[in-house]
Amino acid sequence: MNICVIGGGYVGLITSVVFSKMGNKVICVEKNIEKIKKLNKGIPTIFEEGLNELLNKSLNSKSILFTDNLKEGVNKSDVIFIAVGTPSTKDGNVDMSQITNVINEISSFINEYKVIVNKSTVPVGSQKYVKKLLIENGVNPKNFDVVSNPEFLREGKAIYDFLHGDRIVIGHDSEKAKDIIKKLYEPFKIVTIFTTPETAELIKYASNAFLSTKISFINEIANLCNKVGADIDTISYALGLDKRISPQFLKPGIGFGGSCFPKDTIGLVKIGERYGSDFKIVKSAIKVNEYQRILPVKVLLDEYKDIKGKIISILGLTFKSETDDIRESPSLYIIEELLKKGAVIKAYDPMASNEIKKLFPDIQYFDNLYDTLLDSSSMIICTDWKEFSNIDLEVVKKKMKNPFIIDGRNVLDIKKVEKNNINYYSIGKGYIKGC
Ligand SMILES: NC(=O)c1ccc[n+]([C@@H]2O[C@H](COP(=O)([O-])OP(=O)(O)OC[C@H]3O[C@@H](n4cnc5c(N)ncnc54)[C@H](O)[C@@H]3O)[C@@H](O)[C@H]2O)c1
Ligand SMILES: O=c1ccn([C@@H]2O[C@H](COP(=O)(O)OP(=O)(O)O[C@H]3O[C@H](CO)[C@@H](O)[C@H](O)[C@H]3O)[C@@H](O)[C@H]2O)c(=O)[nH]1
Repeated sequence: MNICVIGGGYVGLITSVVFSKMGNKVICVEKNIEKIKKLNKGIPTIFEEGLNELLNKSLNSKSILFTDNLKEGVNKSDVIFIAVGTPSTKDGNVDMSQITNVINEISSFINEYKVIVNKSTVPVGSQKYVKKLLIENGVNPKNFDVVSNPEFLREGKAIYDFLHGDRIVIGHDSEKAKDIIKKLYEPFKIVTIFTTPETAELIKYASNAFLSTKISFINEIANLCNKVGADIDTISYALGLDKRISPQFLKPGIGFGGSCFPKDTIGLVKIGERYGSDFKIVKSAIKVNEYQRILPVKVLLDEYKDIKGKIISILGLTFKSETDDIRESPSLYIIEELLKKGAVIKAYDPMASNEIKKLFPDIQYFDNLYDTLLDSSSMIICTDWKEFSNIDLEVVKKKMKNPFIIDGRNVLDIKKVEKNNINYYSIGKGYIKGC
């Protein structure tokens, strides 16, 4: 099939390379010229397992092209995927401006039948909104159908998830469009749910809000564990053995970040408000997360009372491991709070892009874990990078002044911490008062 993907970010790029791998001809239209240049040269613009190989394979077989030529993309394609950003507005609503711009831009190019697919995460009613906009722009209703096909991939596992997802969701109001999209996804052999556009749109928000709630729930249990001497890992394991609960997303820590959970939880609350539905549980999950992501600062204040001038090492800047994405990363909130309180920050991440330097130009960045720690009184582990779980605590003791470790992702082996007699705070695995 001939496919156009508009937007070459995390979702658009992965959608493009995977559909090309599955034997389709793909034109990915991106407005960022730098991204297009890199991608056409086979240089991945994001860090994602398997992307380099897949991108270059697709380029070599000439089954993929990156361009800013929207007209070419639309004219040469039967199916047009929209994968542009839908960030939050200041008040938490979903900013639909990128979607609106795309529809306005493609309207004059639609002169024969196309299936337009919303892959971006968009509020209930967006399929109808897109249809209305196309008609208002003078597009003949016979020349298009609009389908809702939300994406469930995780960053870091994006290609795997796209190829082996738990389900594919197709919201449609046309049998013709349904048959085309069904044919496109058939080779994936994944359970596919065909439903109304409204249901499809809501499945995406319900899914992200549920997972976020699960994380906030386990974080509240973990915070209690530290107070009563219970062990969160054993609790998560025991909960997860109950098939009705499942073991996934019961890992405690300093809260959820990333480009999706924070914006989609508040997005659902705002969508609910529009229809008179008060999402009390999701609101609480957000509130718990706001507390949890700066919990390390509270712990430091309890320990030192005043942290003005204290040197604090932040380990991990991305919102989770195996990605270079820093969007809504808890570490950003921690750094902001610590700076307000006058702490001196040293930061290290094996992968985070230069983006963070733009946000905090005045803190020190290191390209080596142990150099970062020199003369710090405390380190906060913010990301579950493997490198951090393998840290040599004997070296840590030599580099730091009376080290206090806050393990925001519970990556360290408690036995090793105890053996080294280090002050240590975990999320639900105990508060060890070392030397
Ligand atoms: N990142 C994820 O893990 C993930 C997973 C599932 C769903 N989603 C959803 O998918 C959507 C995209 O997310 P993302 O993370 O890929 O965003 P992103 O910011 O990484 O990428 C969006 C891309 O679209 C491009 N773009 C914007 N307007 C354009 C236009 N008019 N023409 C051409 N290109 C244009 C931007 O330059 C950017 O490269 C969002 O709605 C998001 O909520 C994201
Ligand atoms: O048990 C857990 C699992 C995750 N997290 C945190 O939750 C955040 C999100 O993690 P994850 O879901 O792995 O990352 P994303 O790539 O943001 O993926 C989520 O958001 C995407 C965008 O909507 C969806 O497509 C995916 O299905 C959904 O998992 C990260 O900060 C994690 O550290 C925890 O704290 N505990």
